[in-house]
Amino acid sequence: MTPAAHALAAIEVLTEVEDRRAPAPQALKDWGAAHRFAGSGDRARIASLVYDALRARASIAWRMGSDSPRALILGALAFARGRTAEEMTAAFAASQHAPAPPDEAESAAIAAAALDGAPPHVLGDYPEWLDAAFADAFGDARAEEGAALARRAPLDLRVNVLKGDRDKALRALSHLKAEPTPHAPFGVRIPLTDDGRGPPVQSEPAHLKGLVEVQDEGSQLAALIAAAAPGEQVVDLCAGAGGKTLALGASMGNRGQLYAHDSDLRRLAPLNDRAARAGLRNLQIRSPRRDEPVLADLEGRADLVLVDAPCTGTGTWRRNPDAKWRMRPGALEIRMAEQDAALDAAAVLVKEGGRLVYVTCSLLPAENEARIAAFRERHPGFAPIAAREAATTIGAPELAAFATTSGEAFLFSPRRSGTDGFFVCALRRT
Ligand SMILES: C[S@@+](CC[C@H](N)C(=O)[O-])C[C@H]1O[C@@H](n2cnc3c(N)ncnc32)[C@H](O)[C@@H]1O
Repeated sequence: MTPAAHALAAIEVLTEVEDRRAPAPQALKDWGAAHRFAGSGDRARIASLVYDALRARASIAWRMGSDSPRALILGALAFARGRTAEEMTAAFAASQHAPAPPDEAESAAIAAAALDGAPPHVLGDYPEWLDAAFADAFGDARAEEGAALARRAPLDLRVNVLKGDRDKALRALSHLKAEPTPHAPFGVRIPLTDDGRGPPVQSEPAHLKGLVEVQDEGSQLAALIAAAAPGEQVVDLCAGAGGKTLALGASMGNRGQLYAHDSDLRRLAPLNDRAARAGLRNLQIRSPRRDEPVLADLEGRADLVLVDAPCTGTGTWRRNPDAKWRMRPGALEIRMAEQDAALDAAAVLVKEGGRLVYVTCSLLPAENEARIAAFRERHPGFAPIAAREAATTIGAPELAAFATTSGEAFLFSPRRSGTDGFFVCALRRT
């Protein structure tokens, strides 16, 4: 398929997303099933263009004066990829399957690229109804934070120190131009192609042998701040597929006991295989069983409980731009109640002097500081560990630069740290 045919296909997919409210991954899958001639490379290019359009949906629509799927895709080609209207006209004319070339008004909009007078939610490409929450979190910097969240995410890997060090991983992945990440000590970053695609790292021998795992640098930092130590009793309460479980296990060096739990059995399913590949030998998976308190024997015994809470995922919009336009206020209320419940379930497991570490991949204060404040009212025996102290404990005092204004938690974000957005608050049970 030609680049022009990719643009035409991207308009078709986006029409499904915009007009029929289909989730983008489903619309892309359906398009692929209906167009069997398209290879995996073509499908990846079409997906990349659809996601570029969704990431910057509001600012593209403002500049183009339209939010039609066609305007959004032409705008993504222009503003995310730097194509001029003339280049598009030439490329579209040379292809049998192509959108109509930009007309006079579209060409003028592309050339002007004007964002004059646009409000913060347009400049920052986030839903207007979240403006107050963004203002609360970032004040005058909210448009810049939003704009950073609207850029493409890098491809980050975590080196599994149970299998080797970062130098070994960098050598194993040198053909992919792997570089160390700026903040996490075991992070490796792989550059993307110009159209935003990453190489299939999961097929690399280094991945198959468990030397590296795909994990955003912000998620690596969250697990690092939890400071799981060899010999400890550690519970990963909301383990999901185990991204952070594996990182906690690596810091424990296979000494002590690590328990992984999740209220949703299906989410835990990949963890066994991932742990085996990672060489993790001190992991017990405590699957949920209807009406059975599967963690009861751990009450008051854990040195550390990690609550990687369910959240709106606003911090991961770079990877999931569809989600930001789908999010509704009701979803936030539901997540907040789940966060409170998970925190309460965690509190009973922590032993005296032990730690509870609360993590979300959200940037909204309602899911972060406000949940911690409400938790402390319900559980006055827990007090935050200052970010400066937490950073020093893990031998990374420079991470204190990402402390929240109160100094009682960390906030990472694409603009602040070049990572996905993560809130991390460590508390000690006194
Ligand atoms: C952000 S995801 C976890 C991601 C995972 N820790 C990782 O790093 O890959 C949140 C998880 O919390 C689980 N969850 C929600 N409420 C829970 C609760 N009260 N107890 C345990 N798990 C819960 C959800 O099923 C979901 O898998």
